[in-house]
Amino acid sequence: MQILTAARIREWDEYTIRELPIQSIDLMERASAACFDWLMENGFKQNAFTVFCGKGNNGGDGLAIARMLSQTGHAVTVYILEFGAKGTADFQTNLARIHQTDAVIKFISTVDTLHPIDANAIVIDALLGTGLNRPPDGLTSAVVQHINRSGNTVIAIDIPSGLFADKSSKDQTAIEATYTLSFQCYKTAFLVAENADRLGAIHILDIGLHPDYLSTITPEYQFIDESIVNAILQPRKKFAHKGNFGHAALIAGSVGMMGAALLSAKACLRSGAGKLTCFIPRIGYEIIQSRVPEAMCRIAGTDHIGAIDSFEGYSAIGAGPGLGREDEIQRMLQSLFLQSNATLVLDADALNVLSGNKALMEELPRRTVITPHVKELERLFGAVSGDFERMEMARERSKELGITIVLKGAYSLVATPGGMAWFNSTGNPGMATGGSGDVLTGIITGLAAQGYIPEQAAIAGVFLHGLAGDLAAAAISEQALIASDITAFLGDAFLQLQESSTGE
Ligand SMILES: NC(=O)C1=CN([C@@H]2O[C@H](COP(=O)(O)OP(=O)(O)OC[C@H]3O[C@@H](n4cnc5c(N)ncnc54)[C@H](O)[C@@H]3O)[C@@H](O)[C@H]2O)[C@@H](O)CC1
Ligand SMILES: Nc1ncnc2c1ncn2[C@@H]1O[C@H](COP(=O)(O)OP(=O)(O)O)[C@@H](O)[C@H]1O
Ligand SMILES: [K+]
Repeated sequence: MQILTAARIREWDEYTIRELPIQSIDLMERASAACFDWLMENGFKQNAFTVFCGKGNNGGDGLAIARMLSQTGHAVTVYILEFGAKGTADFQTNLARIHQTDAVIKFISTVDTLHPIDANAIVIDALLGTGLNRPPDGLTSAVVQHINRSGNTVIAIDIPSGLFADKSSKDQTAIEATYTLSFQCYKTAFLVAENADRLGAIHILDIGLHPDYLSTITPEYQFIDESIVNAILQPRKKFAHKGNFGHAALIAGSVGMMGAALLSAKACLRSGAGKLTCFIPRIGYEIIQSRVPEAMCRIAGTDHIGAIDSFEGYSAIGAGPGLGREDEIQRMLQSLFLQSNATLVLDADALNVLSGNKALMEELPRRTVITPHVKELERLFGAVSGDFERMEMARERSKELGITIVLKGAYSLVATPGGMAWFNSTGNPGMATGGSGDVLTGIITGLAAQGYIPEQAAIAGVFLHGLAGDLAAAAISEQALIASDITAFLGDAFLQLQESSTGE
């Protein structure tokens, strides 16, 4: 599934009209028919509808949908918001066409012409689409608020009116939809927490835009899906031995936080690493030796990690879970950056230590993956005004520092030094529970240890982590899910991936 900007979507639209070829009015008819079919197939067959239209092509879609509804016996009232302008050519064509149906058509030209919405009607929001070029104000804003206050089910066409497709719409008046029926692809606006209350359930409808267009562009954002992860993960060879799958190390745990080390260690092993050594303080020795017998242990420090004499011999080193922030840890990280050639995966306290010593950041090796959540990212790189700026910041810093940044959240974003940004498509709110991040550190470290380059390990890691979380939630509910369940379902996640690649 693609994630495109409003400008790219416009280009795709034009490409389709030129290359298919198809008239733009017929493309609008297809898009509207896809919405009409969705309504008929998803429980709205018996309803009356109130359709709000602007005078752009989004409004044109609204008029075409209203016509299809009226022609199939639905009671339809259409409100057209008067912007003063004539409306696009396709809007006008559809205005002429709807006059031949029984739909009631009314114009809204002042706030006084706003009438109460029939409580039983389903509201179709076709006021503004991806052509929004400024926040709604005046009458437009009043109509949006009027719809939001109605309490009716609202179905937004393409995008809730008032939302920008690819930049922040924070604090702006926008439709609060129950459903969003969007054309062909995701918009970045659908993937950020700040828009969560406006989008409702999102359904992407195929309107048959020309597939060849996609090979002519490099999209700014991509979704991580099964095919992308299957292209990364390699099968294990028949005569393989443990030396083929790398030696991972984890530097984790302190008094009261040995659980974080345990969670990372188990996830690392379950991700396929050949061997694992855990650097832990003495306090955690029995815990790790008895709970993860597959891992080797090296003691460094008493209550928390102290100096480590050698980082030699590891293909990937994960550091951070439950580490603490003592000065010795800062010195240990400094020597890790200077001495090790391994891929580094830094999380939690390793990031907090970095935030407290920005000079250390300059020494970050390029083969590093950092996995901050929203707060950790801001501590590292500074405060931002919202989700879009934060994503931009992750992309910029990734390019500048030459490292892979995993910005964790509902749709984790993997920003790579080459400028690409990947949204993860797996995961669920059940994973918002202590320790989930430690499991992710273990998975990415385990994959990197096997030789996957940092950005591949990060992309495959977030996907597997979310997929295992989804399988766990399906088995035991989101509520009951705890971090160790993600590791418990990693095996099923690998199996599901394998099945999807062999088409079984
Ligand atoms: N791209 C596609 O694949 C297709 C797109 N179609 C529809 O076309 C839409 C885009 O159409 P348009 O580009 O005409 O854009 P819109 O329908 O979003 O309307 C843009 C018009 O509204 C004005 N406007 C922008 N912001 C405003 C504001 N805050 N207050 C008042 N007026 C404002 C603009 O000046 C412009 O005249 C899509 O969202 C979709 O619904 C479909 O018809 C067919 C296929
Ligand atoms: N609502 C959600 N949907 C999908 N994934 C989520 C959600 N909430 C959290 N996660 C995932 O769970 C992990 C939480 O990591 P983190 O915040 O570091 O937790 P902790 O510090 O407790 O280990 C991240 O990988 C994140 O993407
Ligand atoms: K809309």
